[in-house]
Amino acid sequence: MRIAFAADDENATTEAVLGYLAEAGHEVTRPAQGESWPRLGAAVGNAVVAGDVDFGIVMCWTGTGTAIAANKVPGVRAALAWEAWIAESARKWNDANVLAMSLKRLAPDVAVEVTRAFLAEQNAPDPDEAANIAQLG
Ligand SMILES: O=C(CO)[C@H](O)[C@H](O)COP(=O)(O)O
Repeated sequence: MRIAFAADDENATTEAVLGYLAEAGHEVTRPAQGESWPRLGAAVGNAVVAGDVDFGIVMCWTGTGTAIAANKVPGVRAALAWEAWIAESARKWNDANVLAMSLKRLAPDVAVEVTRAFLAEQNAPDPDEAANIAQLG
């Protein structure tokens, strides 16, 4: 898959996620690299909505700021996830197109597990949720 990834800091958790994405064969782009968390979130959101990538992944200390920034872009459904079930449910029931994670509070292996769950094909959106998703505008 094509993934837009952004993080406003680097540590073992961001490295683990990037390493997993590379190992899994995903094509990763890093829009607005080095910019502030609001700009990173917006850049990833814009890449998703433009169709330049299939999904976005944003990380900041909390995950919240980049999630808010991404969700300001119309058409973005960014989900802050801290465990695999939250991530897979975000895809199934919310048709989330951006995954947000805390780079400070998720251990590297947990962040990788969350990322794997979010991108897993079997966690594709539930058609029964289409009407609810449409109400998001
Ligand atoms: O978690 C975040 C936003 O939600 C940021 O990563 C945190 O606030 C640090 O940002 P900065 O270094 O720009 O002050």
